[in-house]
Amino acid sequence: MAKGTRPASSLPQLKPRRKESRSLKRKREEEELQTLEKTAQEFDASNISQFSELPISRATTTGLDKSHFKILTDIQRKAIPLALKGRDILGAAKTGSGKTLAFLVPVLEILYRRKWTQEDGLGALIISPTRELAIQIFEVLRKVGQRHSFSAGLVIGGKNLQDERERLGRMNILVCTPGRMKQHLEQNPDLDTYSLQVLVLDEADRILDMGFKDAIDAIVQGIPKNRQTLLFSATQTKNVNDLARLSLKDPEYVSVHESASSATPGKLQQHYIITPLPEKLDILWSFIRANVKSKILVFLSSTKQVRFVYETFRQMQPGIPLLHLHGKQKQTARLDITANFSGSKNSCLFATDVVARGLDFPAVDWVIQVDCPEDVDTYIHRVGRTARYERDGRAVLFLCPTEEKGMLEKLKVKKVPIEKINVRQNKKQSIQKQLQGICFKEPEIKYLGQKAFTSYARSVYIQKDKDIFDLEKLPLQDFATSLGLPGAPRVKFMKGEDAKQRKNAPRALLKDDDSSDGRGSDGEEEDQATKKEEKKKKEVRTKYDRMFERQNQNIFTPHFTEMVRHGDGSGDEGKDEDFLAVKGHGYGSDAEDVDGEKTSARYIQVHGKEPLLVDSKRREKLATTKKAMLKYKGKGTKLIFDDEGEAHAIYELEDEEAFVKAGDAEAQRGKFLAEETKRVSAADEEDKTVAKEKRRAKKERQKARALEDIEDDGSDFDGGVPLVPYQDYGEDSAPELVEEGRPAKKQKKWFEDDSEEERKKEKESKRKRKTKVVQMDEAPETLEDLEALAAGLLA
Ligand SMILES: Nc1ncnc2c1ncn2[C@@H]1O[C@H](COP(=O)(O)OP(=O)(O)OP(=O)(O)O)[C@@H](O)[C@H]1O
Repeated sequence: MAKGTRPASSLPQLKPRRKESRSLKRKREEEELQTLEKTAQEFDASNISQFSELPISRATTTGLDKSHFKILTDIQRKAIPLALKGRDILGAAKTGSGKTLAFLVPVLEILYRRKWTQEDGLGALIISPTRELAIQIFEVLRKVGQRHSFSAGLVIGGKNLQDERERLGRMNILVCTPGRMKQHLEQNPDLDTYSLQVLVLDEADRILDMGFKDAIDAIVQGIPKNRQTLLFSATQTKNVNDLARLSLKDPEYVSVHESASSATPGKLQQHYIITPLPEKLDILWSFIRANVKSKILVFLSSTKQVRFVYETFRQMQPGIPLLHLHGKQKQTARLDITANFSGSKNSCLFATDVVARGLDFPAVDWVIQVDCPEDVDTYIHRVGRTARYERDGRAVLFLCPTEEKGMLEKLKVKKVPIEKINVRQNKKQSIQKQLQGICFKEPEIKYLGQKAFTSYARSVYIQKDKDIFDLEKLPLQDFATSLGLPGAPRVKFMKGEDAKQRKNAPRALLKDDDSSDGRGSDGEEEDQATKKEEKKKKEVRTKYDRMFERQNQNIFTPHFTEMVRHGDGSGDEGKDEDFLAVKGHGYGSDAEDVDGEKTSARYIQVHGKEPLLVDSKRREKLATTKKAMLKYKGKGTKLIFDDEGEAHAIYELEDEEAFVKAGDAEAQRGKFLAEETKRVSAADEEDKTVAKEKRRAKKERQKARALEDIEDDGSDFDGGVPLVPYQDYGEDSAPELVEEGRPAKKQKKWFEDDSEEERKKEKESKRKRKTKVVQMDEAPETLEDLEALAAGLLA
């Protein structure tokens, strides 16, 4: 016996031992999960203060620990245990109080306890109103979920739909924006939502308002009713209709700050100043100049205003880095700016409400609201970008004299403590002359100023709360002058506009640029790439198109001119029964080309089609091949056969008398269309159900096969357990597959053929696929990095 070779007699003893250890391990894990479930159900959260005291998996505890989360915040202490018991939750807590973890921890745990694997498909859907917030949630998920092996993806638009589509089928957790998710649900057959376990709405009140209604209704329609639903916001909705739309089951209202004296963070100092509209920019400029060592976030009501203030202030060099962010920027730019502002110590970011909710910029000193927010909820979210998680922060609201009374009353009702301060007049600088100079020198800036003016006027006009927003009382002429404009531009107002609907409207739907100026379209942007492509395609014209479109058709022979005029040029339509007729003689062969030279070109005439120019035998041959002919054959006519075997067209002309009797033609047309639409959507529904069933069956087969494969594997590695069980891997090492301690392999054959080798390789790669844990050494910096992660597993 060769050295090191195991005696054959020992093999039969090994096998049962391996089996035993595998099944024992599985049993132990099963027991652990059951204990976890039981403890969660019976858990009393009243005296806990740390994450480690929660009945959660070691994978989650380690993820939290590695992300330096140890002590629970109030909302986390109250909401997580309830969510772990399987309850639907309406979570309300002040801005910056840690709501993100309050839903992410339950999401990970619910899937963990249900042994969720890639084969199980989509298990959790987290919806956010903006892309930036979705990215932020995804990053937190990536950190705290680093020891789990779920796959997670971002669905936020700004990328080709097809690219996203291919990845979605493989995801267990999706963080998405509503519009894009709706698009995928409608168009992506690979996206299965039938087994979804948890639905999360962050900034729930915003997502449930009218602007996102269609998208949310479509999403909710496509997911199972018996899922768990978690809704979170600093300004939570208790609107019964909204909750009914989501079919919540006996939801638990978890409001940790409801009895608090203020709706805003305790360490936030809030002030307002009264300023005439034309002085706003002077005050803003003076404020920034006086605080160049601070981190300032400035809210304006529209994209155009943000751009105008950013472009002009930049030229005037206030001595602090300036940034600007709005929903019309490219996604990569938005990501860069967000990262830039987050990382800076002192800078000033001009932004629309696209950053008002949820974004966790570290250490913002000041939030300045130059334009009055549309409602108190928006105010609360805007100021909530500072004074986050036990930090200090200050906020200043600029109010025009006409806005003061209405806004202050509303703030008081919602328990927002705010104090009036005055501007030191000796510190105030007027920048009107400088702005005039810039507008005079640079027509683009003047144009932007006009747009900023228009969009501000519109944004006031479309507000519903007329106690606060009254355009008539605003000194618009002076406002225009204060922007450096020679006069107030004329503004067209559209009646019946809903501010919120416009705000959320996908960019593609806001047709003209002007009309999208108001507080608009910062929510989401639809991917316009496809549209552009379609337009481009339409624009592609061949040289024949150009030839036929020439103005001066007389440069062709009279025969040709005649042909163009009569459509097919043959003049003997009907007589000529041939499908293809070569018109070599009479015209073409001696046709004059543009330069007046004789050519040997001829036109071949396909019956009923435009003539083709044929200038060589080869081309003629090509033009008459079977394949080429196919394109002239048309699509054929669909016939249906009756019981007698008679063929009928699908739609046949009705008997005229019966038609007249049936009444008004337009009404009949409407009725017919309605019936057909109903029939087609019923058929569509049926097709979708069948396809879904097929996919579900396929997935189940795949899952069963995967389990069988692992049973057959003959190794101790328990890939059959869907989640990589947590082991103590040391400080920074990722939980790579545990190869060590693996029992001896099957006895080697005397020889191994190629197929044996290949089989092994395949098994190995299968095993790796099943237990893949992607590790990223560095934090993702770009959207591409994030998406690369999304394609893999949480790491
Ligand atoms: N338990 C915790 N320990 C330490 N820091 C925490 C804890 N929970 C959350 N944080 C930190 O507090 C900050 C705010 O958290 P988060 O963004 O979840 O707040 P939020 O309640 O969702 O705010 P908003 O209402 O503005 O969306 C983040 O920087 C987060 O890292």
